[in-house]
Amino acid sequence: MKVVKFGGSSLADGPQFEKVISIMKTDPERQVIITSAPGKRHDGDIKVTDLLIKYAELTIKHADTSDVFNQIFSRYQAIGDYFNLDEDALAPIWQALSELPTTDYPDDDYLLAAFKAHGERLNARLMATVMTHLGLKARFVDPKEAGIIVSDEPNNATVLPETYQHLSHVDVDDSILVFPGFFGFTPEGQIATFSRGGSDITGAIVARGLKADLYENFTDVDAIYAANPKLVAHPLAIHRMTYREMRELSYAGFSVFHDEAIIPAIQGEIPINVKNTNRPNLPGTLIVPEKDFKPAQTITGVASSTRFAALYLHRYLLNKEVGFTLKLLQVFKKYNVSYEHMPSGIDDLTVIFDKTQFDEDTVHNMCHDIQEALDPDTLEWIDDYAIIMVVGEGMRNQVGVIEQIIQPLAQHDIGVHMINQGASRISIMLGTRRADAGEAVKSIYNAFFSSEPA
Ligand SMILES: Nc1ncnc2c1ncn2[C@@H]1O[C@H](COP(=O)(O)OP(=O)(O)O)[C@@H](O)[C@H]1O
Ligand SMILES: N[C@@H](CC(=O)OP(=O)(O)O)C(=O)O
Repeated sequence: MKVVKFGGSSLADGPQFEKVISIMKTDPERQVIITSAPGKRHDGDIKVTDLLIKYAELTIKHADTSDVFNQIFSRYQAIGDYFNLDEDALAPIWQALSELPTTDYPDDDYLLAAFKAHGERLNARLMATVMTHLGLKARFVDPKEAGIIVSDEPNNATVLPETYQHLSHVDVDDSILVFPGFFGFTPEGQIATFSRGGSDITGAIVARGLKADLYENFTDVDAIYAANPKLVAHPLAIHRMTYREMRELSYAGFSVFHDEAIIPAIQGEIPINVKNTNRPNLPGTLIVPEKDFKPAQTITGVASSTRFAALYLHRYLLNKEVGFTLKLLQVFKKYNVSYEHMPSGIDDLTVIFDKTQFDEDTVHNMCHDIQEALDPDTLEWIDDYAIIMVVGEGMRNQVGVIEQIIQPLAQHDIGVHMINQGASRISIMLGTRRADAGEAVKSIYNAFFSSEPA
């Protein structure tokens, strides 16, 4: 049995719905579909999730929501019209959208989560309705009914383990089961969403819970490429890669697949096949356990992300001071921030953060507390920070890889602030200025792929 997730670009309008239904029909093993909310139909379009965020914000401000309400409803209506659904079929969508502002929520964060989740919830309902209208046996499955239970972090939830027990009781009969992606319910019964792009996570959870043989993830590119196609023209497609390669690359910028979605797939040992909705006969990229993989080349991919910031601390004899890092971590705890990496030297330490968790005041106050608690000679907050991640199972047993990475950067006059190699030795992380990130990816990509076969 296959669990099949379609991204927002694959469900953006009626013609895309038609392609998706045809993909589901061509393989009887495709028994479960996970839907995203309608995405962008063209450059400059707005995703329904972003419209719902606006709807939530206007509701919180008690401002007029009629324009945005109509924009959202018209996205679903256009899909219904494409399949000649009658008005009654769209009425539940209109009603659910209308009821969002008058429902009770514990606070505004939960309000936002519930609004956002309806992008996928209503799209899954619509998909089940369209499939039934076309004569297929299909059934909408709400995460509440299926028992997808998540932590009580309304807009950044993680799945709780009891979910898998609940999913094992879902009856996979001869109907196509249509699950909405992106959200679950807290133990208290509130809607909470995963982080943005999180429908991939639902797909992986459902694939693990239902013990699928394959998790197919359909998007708008032919494969996962060795570099982001927006940075490198015509990059090579990756035919096969490991879970941990994918996790590192998606963490560092390959937005095509959510990094947290790898974890349920690893736990259930379910291979993932990323494919193109617009060219479904192409093989796409297969993501597999390490035991099923033999590296054919040194690196598999190179990614970059600009969502980071760094804190640089310098003080002589840091290496001799007991408790320095402990004091630092206590300040982080006080401000409820997590850190990503902490490379250090004898007299200095850099801490790299995901900066999406900060506002300006937190940065200011936290740095002030660190200065007081640790009295460093230098304390510098580096907002202009990007991470470049070079990843490949093939790097493990090779010497000279670092030189091959650094040389093209030096040739392009790109300064490297930090180098960090994970213990698994399948990735090397570099810190650069944000403006250099794109050029760094291009030059590393060219150094490895212009001479190596795909
Ligand atoms: N290395 C990569 N390979 C393929 N696509 C990538 C890569 N890095 C970033 N992307 C981007 O990811 C996009 C697909 O992800 P996303 O927009 O989340 O799709 P969906 O709407 O299907 O969820 C592609 O259109 C591409 O621009
Ligand atoms: N619709 C949600 C979740 C998601 O996964 O979307 P997409 O499949 O379009 O990346 C978002 O925009 O974040």
